[in-house]
Amino acid sequence: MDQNHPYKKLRIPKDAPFELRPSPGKGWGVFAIRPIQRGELILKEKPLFVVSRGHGMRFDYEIEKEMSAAFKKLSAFDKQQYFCLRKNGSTEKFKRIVDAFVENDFSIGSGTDSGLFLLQSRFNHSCIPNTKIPTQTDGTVARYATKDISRGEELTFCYDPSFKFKNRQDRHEYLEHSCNCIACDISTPYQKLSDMRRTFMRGLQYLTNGVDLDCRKHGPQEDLTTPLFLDLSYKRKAENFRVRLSTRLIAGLLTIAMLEEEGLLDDLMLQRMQPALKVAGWFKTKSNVAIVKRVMKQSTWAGKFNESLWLWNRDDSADEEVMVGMKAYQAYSALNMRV
Ligand SMILES: C[S@@+](CC[C@H](N)C(=O)[O-])C[C@H]1O[C@@H](n2cnc3c(N)ncnc32)[C@H](O)[C@@H]1O
Repeated sequence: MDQNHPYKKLRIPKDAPFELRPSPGKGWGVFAIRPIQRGELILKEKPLFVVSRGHGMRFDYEIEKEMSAAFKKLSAFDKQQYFCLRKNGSTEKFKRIVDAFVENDFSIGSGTDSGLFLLQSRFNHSCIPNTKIPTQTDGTVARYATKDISRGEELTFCYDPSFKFKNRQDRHEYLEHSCNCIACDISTPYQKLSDMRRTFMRGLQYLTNGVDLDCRKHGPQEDLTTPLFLDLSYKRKAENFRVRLSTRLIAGLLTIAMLEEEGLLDDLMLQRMQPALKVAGWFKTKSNVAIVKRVMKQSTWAGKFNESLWLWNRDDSADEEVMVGMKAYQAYSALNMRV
């Protein structure tokens, strides 16, 4: 019966390392048909058509009009492909063309355009995924393996990058469907540990950036309901950029070590964490520089973090310069965001 499902008619590249089939509890999903190596390109796809979202300034009816016009220009074959789309893999068709678009689009370019991707949108969500889509500038969406994947394993990705620093409850408030990955399955001790790690990492991000994930400072209410700091004096220091270099490096290394422990440290993640590592080159006090050298020589992230604890509570002669620089950078970024 699955052989007659409309998804079986979707055109898949000949050399693709995956197939589409039902994924219990999730509709249909994408599964590896051979071992896939970490870093391997899994699928590079062009959009069927693109609609401009114009910085979110456009009305829905304008987008709908543009979408219908783009759809009409498709070849008969592409229209047929589009009509294969089903509500979460069921046999139920979408009632309106625009609904299928909204459920299966990806933002592309600088984020102001949305493209309809027939295959990329078949991948289900996991909070501990095994694939990722780095930012593309050529209008396509390319997906890479972030882990070694075995034959038969489901290929997943995380629907929201901020999830890595959110606990289960916060993730599930956002998700419109369930998720049963090991970070969400409350029947395992792993889940509790995962929540602890992600909440801790969120606090470390606040300490480093002076703001929460949504770029806002927490008010007194959030300090009570979503406490990220036990000692609010640290929070105030973070918000005023009065955080020592030593604290910044320790926080960065601890975050990377915990991301690794959580199964989220891939090459792209490490690239994103580069600012935290850059800090290592900013120390000026001789004795600190010697410790940092030792830290960076350690072969594991946990080892680097352990060694960095020798820096705990130590001032550095570059502290003041860095604090002023960070404050100016934050003010500059905020100004640019407003423009
Ligand atoms: C873009 S589709 C993904 C492919 C979809 N499963 C299908 O059959 O076409 C997104 C939808 O898949 C389902 N889904 C994705 N990840 C899931 C998960 N981890 N658990 C349960 N449902 C999931 C949800 O219904 C979600 O709205």
